[in-house]
Amino acid sequence: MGKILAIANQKGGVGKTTTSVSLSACLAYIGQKVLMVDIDPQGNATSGAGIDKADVEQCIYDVLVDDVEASTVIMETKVENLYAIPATIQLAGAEIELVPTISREVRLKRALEEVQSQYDYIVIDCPPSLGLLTLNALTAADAVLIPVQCEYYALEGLSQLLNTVRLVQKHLNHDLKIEGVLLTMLDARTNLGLQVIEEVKKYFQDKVYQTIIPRNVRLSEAPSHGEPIIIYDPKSRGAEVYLELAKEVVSNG
Ligand SMILES: Nc1ncnc2c1ncn2[C@@H]1O[C@H](COP(=O)(O)OP(=O)(O)OP(=O)(O)O)[C@@H](O)[C@H]1O
Ligand SMILES: [Mg+2]
Repeated sequence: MGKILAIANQKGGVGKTTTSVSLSACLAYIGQKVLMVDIDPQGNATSGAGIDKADVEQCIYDVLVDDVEASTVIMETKVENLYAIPATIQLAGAEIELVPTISREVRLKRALEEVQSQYDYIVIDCPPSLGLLTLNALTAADAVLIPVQCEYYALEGLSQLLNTVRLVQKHLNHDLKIEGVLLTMLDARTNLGLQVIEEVKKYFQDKVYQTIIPRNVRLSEAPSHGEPIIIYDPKSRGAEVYLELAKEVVSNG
């Protein structure tokens, strides 16, 4: 059974999508079969994986709201072994449309159960909120990976996220684990970045990944070329560190 990882943090711009796309592609690169699921109406992970939204006929919206089978919306990507369920702006309506429906928090879980055995990893890119879409991801997931940006106020909002994780554990998904906290966008030239690392490690201890993602301009360029970093510039520092992270994720089991 594939392991389902939700990449979540309700704070915007902390590196969720960059991590979802880069980690998924690097896991695929080292031989894992990966399904990346975009549940953010912004659809950034979809385009980051090289999928042109104009080519998307059905997306995760149809799965969540209209009970379309997940297997029929899965698309291939440029990366061997990497498949994706895309999101388009249509998904923006789901948060409200799902409210009056039965089992509204378990829709993604049910949909993924049908394809889970065909993949080694399923990586879900969450939107920057703790709404129904993120709840669906946390309910479907075996574990949550929390990207934390190495900047001032890094820990702000994390208690709210951890509280949501606890509520999901209590009511919707007893087995949900915190896979790890990933420090992102480190500028090692500043003391601030190093202070944040200390602070986050003090708080999360051994839950913090050894791999720390530095700021790397190639990582910020890759999405506009529709290529995950491992294809866009495999020799870049960005590709190296996400490859390290992929190996760390696999070795953590
Ligand atoms: N390690 C990095 N080095 C340089 N730029 C980065 C890095 N990680 C992310 N970025 C850039 O920072 C911005 C925010 O990253 P990203 O989109 O991954 O965050 P997010 O948490 O998914 O945002 P949102 O909350 O809007 O979904 C993007 O422009 C991205 O290209
Ligand atoms: Mg994002």
